[in-house]
Amino acid sequence: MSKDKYFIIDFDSTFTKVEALDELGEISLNGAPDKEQILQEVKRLTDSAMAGQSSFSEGLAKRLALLKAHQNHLPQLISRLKENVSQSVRRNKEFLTQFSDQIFIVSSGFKEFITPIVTEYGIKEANIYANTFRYDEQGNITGFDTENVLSLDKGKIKLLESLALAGDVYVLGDGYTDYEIKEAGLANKFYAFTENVVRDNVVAKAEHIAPSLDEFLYQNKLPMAISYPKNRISVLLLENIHPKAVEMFRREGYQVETISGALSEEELCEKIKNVSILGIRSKTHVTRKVLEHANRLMNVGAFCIGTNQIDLDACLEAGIPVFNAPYSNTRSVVEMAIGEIIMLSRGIPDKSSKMHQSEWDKSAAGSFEVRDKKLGIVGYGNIGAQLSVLAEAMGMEVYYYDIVEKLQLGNARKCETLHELLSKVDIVTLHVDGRPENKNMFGAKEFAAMKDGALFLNLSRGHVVEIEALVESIKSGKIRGAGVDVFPEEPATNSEPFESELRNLPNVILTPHIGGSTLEAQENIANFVPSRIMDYINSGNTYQSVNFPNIQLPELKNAHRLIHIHANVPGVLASINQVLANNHVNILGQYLKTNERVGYVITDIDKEYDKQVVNDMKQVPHTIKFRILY
Ligand SMILES: NC(=O)C1=CN([C@@H]2O[C@H](COP(=O)(O)OP(=O)(O)OC[C@H]3O[C@@H](n4cnc5c(N)ncnc54)[C@H](O)[C@@H]3O)[C@@H](O)[C@H]2O)C=CC1
Ligand SMILES: O=C(O)CCC(=O)C(=O)O
Repeated sequence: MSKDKYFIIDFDSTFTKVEALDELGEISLNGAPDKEQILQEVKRLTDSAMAGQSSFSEGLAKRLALLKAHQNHLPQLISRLKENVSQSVRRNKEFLTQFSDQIFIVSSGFKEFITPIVTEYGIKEANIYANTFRYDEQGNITGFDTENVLSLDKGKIKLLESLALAGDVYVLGDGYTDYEIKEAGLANKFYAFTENVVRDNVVAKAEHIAPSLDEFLYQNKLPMAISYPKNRISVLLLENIHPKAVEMFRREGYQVETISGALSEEELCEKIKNVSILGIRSKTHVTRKVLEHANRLMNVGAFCIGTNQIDLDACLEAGIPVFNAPYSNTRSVVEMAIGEIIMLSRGIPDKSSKMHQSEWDKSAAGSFEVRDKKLGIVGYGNIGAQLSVLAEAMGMEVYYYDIVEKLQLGNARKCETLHELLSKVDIVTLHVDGRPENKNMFGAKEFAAMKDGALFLNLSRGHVVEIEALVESIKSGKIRGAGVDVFPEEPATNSEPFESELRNLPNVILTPHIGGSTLEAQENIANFVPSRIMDYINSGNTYQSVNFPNIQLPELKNAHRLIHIHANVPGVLASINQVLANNHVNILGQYLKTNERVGYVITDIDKEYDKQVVNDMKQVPHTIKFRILY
C-alpha cells in the first residue's frame, strides 16, 4: 500500500452509531421535565446542520446551551459511545490500526469524547481533528473554542486546506459537511456512509455509497475483516415471515426485501437472480429450474418444519445449504390437534354453526369425552411424539405407527402396520412428513380400514390424503368428523379464494394451514432460521442443515477460513491441500465431512496468503463453490 492515500473519517453517526451530543443530552437532562422536548430540538438542530441546511456554528452554540451539560457527564458519555461504535468499524480495527498514519478523524464533535473512543481502534491522537469544550469554574460546559476552524461554517473544508494532504483523499461520512470536502475539490472521492443514518440530500450528491466500512474497503481493495461486505448480501423473504427475521438480517447489515405471499416458479425464477438468501414457508417451491436462475444464492431458509417444497438435492448439488426450524412450531401444531380432537368428539363445528343460524340444539347425542378413547398417531416424529405425551395426559390411549423405529413414550403402543393402527383406534391423526413417497398414502383403502364413526385429522401435508376418498368417507358417515389444515392446492396469498370438495361437510373443521401459525412459533422460527444462516455465512457452520454435511466449528482468531464445497469424488481433498502446499500456505486446521454426493471442507490457514490461492482453489476439479469467510 503506497503512503499517498488518506482517509478522512467522520465521527458522529459514522465512527459511532449515534450523535454524541444527543447522547450527552440523554445524560445531562436526565430527570428534567422538558427533557424530551429539548432533545427533540437538539436533534432537529443536529439534523439541520448535518444536512447543510443551517449555520453550523450557530447551531452548535444553541445545542450546547440546551444541553446544560457538565464535565462530570463526560465519563458516562464515553462509556455510552464505546457501546455504540458502528458494527463495521468494530470489525475492521485491523485496517484502522494498520493504516493509522493515513487515517484522520475530522469531526465537528469534541475531542474530549472522540479521543478515548477512536484511539482504542488504533487511530493516532495527532490525527484527530475536532472541537474542544469550554467550561465555567463549576465545570459546566458553556461553549467551545471559537478559534478552532471546526467550530465554524465550512470548518471541515478549512481544516482540509490547512492539512494540505499530498495524495489521494477519501472522505467517509454521513453528513453534508463531509460531502462539502469533495465539493470543494479537497478530496478525490466522497462516500456517503449509510450504516447508521441515511441523509437523503447527502446520498443524492454522493457518487459513492458505503452502507458499511466493509463496502468502502471492498470498493477500494483495502484489507477487510470479512471477505465480502454484508450489505451486498441480499435477502428475499416470502410468505409473511415474522418481522423479527427482517430485523435480525438487517441488524447483520444485509439488504432485506419482503413479499407477503408465495411466488410461482416463474415469478421466483425472475426474482431469484441476485438474491443471496431466500426465506420461504410451506408454499413457495424451490425447484431445480429456480436454482438455475440463481446467480448468487448462498442459502435457503425454510421458516417452517417441512422442506418437501424445496428440491434439497438440487440445492446440495449447487452448494446451497438449506436450514429449517425443526422444533419451533411443534407445540403449536400439537395444541391445535388436541383442540380439534376435543371439538370433533363433541360435534362442536355443527353446533357452533347452528348457533350462528339462531338454532339451539342442546343434546348429548354423538358427543363424547376423549378420556379412554384410542388415538392413532401416524408419523411418530417430533409432533407425533409430543402429541402422544399430551394426549396421554388427558387420559387417551395412544397407538402409533412410523416407518422407522421410534422411542416409545409413556404408555404409547407401537403398531407394526398402518392397517393394524387403523383397525384399533377411534381417532386417526396424520403427522408424517411431506416426502414424495407419501403422496396419496391415505386413500379409500385406509379410510375403509378405519373403525366406523372414527375421527380423522390431517395437519401434515395436503398431498398425503386423497381428498375424494375423504369426502366420500365423510358423506357416507364412515368418518364422523374431520379436521383438515393442509390441502393439495392452497391459495398462494390471503387474497385468493379457497376451493375444496371438503367445504360444507358435517362436523368438519377446515383451517388455512395454520397449525404452526401462532405468534410464539413464528417469532421462534424467525430467531432460529436467521441464526443458522448467519452462522453458516460467518463461520461456515452447517449444523442442523437439512441437506448438507453437518460441521460446527468455533471461529478462529488470526486465521483465514476457507470453505470448499465439491462433488464427492476421490482425490479432491488431496488436490485442495496440493494447492495450499504449492502456495506455501500453512494449514492450522482442516475439517471434512461428506455425504453421498457432496464434500464440504473447512480449512483454517495462517494469516498470509496470496490471491493466487483463491484462483487455484476455484480451479480444483469438481469444485462446486469456494469462498474465503474471513
Ligand atoms: N400444519 C402445519 O402448519 C404444520 C405442518 N407440519 C407438517 O408436519 C410434519 C411432521 O413434522 P415433525 O413431526 O416435526 O417431523 P418429523 O420429521 O420429526 O416426523 C415425521 C415422522 O413421520 C414419519 N413418517 C414419514 N412417512 C411416514 C409414513 N408413510 N408412515 C408413517 N410414518 C411416516 C417419519 O419417519 C418421522 O418419524 C412436517 O414434515 C410438516 O409437513 C409441521 C409444522 C406445521
Ligand atoms: O406456517 C407455515 O407456513 C408452514 C407450517 C408448516 O407446514 C411447517 O412448518 O412445515
